[in-house]
Amino acid sequence: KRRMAEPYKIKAVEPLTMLTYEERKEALKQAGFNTFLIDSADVYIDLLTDSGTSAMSDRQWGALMVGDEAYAGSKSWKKLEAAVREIYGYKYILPTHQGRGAENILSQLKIKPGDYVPGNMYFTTTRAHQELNGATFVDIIINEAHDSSIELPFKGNVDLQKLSNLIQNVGPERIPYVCVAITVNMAGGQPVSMQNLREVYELCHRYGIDVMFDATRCVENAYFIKEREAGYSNHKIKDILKEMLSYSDGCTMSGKKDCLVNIGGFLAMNDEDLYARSRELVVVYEGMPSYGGMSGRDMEAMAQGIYESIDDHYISHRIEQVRYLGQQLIDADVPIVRPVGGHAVYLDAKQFLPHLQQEEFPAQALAAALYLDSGVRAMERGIISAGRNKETGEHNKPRLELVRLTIPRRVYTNSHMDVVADSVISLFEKRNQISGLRMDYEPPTLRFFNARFSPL
Ligand SMILES: CC1=C(O)/C(=C\N=C(/Cc2ccc(O)c(F)c2)C(=O)O)C(COP(=O)(O)O)=CN1
Repeated sequence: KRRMAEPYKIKAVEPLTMLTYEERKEALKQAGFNTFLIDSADVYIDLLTDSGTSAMSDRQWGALMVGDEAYAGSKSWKKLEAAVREIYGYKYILPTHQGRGAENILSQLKIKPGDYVPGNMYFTTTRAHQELNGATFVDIIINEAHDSSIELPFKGNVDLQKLSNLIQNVGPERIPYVCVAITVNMAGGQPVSMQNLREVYELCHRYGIDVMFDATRCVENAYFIKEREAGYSNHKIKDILKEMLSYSDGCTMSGKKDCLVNIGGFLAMNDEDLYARSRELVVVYEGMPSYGGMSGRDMEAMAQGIYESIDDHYISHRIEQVRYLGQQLIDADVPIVRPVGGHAVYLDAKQFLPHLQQEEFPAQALAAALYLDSGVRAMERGIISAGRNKETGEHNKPRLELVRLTIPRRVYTNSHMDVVADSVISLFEKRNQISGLRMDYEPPTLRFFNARFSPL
């Protein structure tokens, strides 16, 4: 099999800064050992997130010049609406500034206090909006998703028995919708199979319950179906995506991931009444239904990004690059979430640092150690991100204590992946020198963004 290169060449570059070890040590101290608080200028390879960090194409940059900044009825909105209709297949689209803008509106429209919203593993902003509107999130992902070492092709799948039990226990009228994330971020970027999507949709519709996708990384999910599910190997990504989304009544979308833009999102739906009500709410939170918190040029860039995101060469390279990094760590016996996810390689900090208790924040400590070692910035996705139980006030203690190495789209080359792998492997070899952290400042909500730590 011939080796493949990036399906693009570089037209503009952003010079990177390379701090010394001492400078990184000082930067980390100033940031309270929290990678969210490190200045971008002090980061060498930024793997904090794939959200809003992708590179735009020359076609997208060119589209900015024809952005229609009309307050109402923008031509750019018409283009974005047409792109979403064509590629995602939903009838009605409401623009929002980013994913949580859509989550806010959907949750306010669909949830009443005392409701239950089942989903395949939690996500921080998604659960926050559900709880803000009085719902209880119920995890209905398959058990294997909580075990980093189990290799399954579709670890993001919904456990239909858990869903069915919840429907029996609380009744369908207490379930405003089921939220299916495709792929599942907190499980390690794990996909959901087409068969599972179909079965969830059929089960829910037997009880009149809507299915709303979190479609943030749905193109990556389509690639895994093409690669791993019988009968799809010679389907085009565009067709697999359309079939996936046909098993939902709508979706929230953060355009900052698969749509290849730095800002943008939407709420899509097939129900006209929900759309009419969402148009009233969007003016309160996002702006007119014809721009939803985006400028005309942002909408042009997102429309073009949607078409580029389903290019088979693009998505194949994107997934293979993440796998290229993951495979180097697997070959060095570094514990990571298996199989390698769509947008990130997740280090299993519990297995990486077995000498640390979870209350010593292993994932936070490992992310800090990685930055100190090489200037690579990663994100804690463990006990700190999980926050505190709203009833007991105790730390939520997730089984997965992970450090996410998140790969932006079309930004880094495989040489950067090699540098990251070398740094992680070097840390692994001296892992028993990595000490735990204490939390010196704990914000009341979504604490991981601003918490501050110091070494134990
Ligand atoms: C599956 C899903 C997301 O991944 C997602 C965002 N993701 C981010 C940014 C982020 C969000 C919350 C954090 O605790 C976090 F530390 C990082 C990320 O890095 O992964 C949103 C929300 O979309 P918005 O960011 O466009 O509003 C909805 N659904």
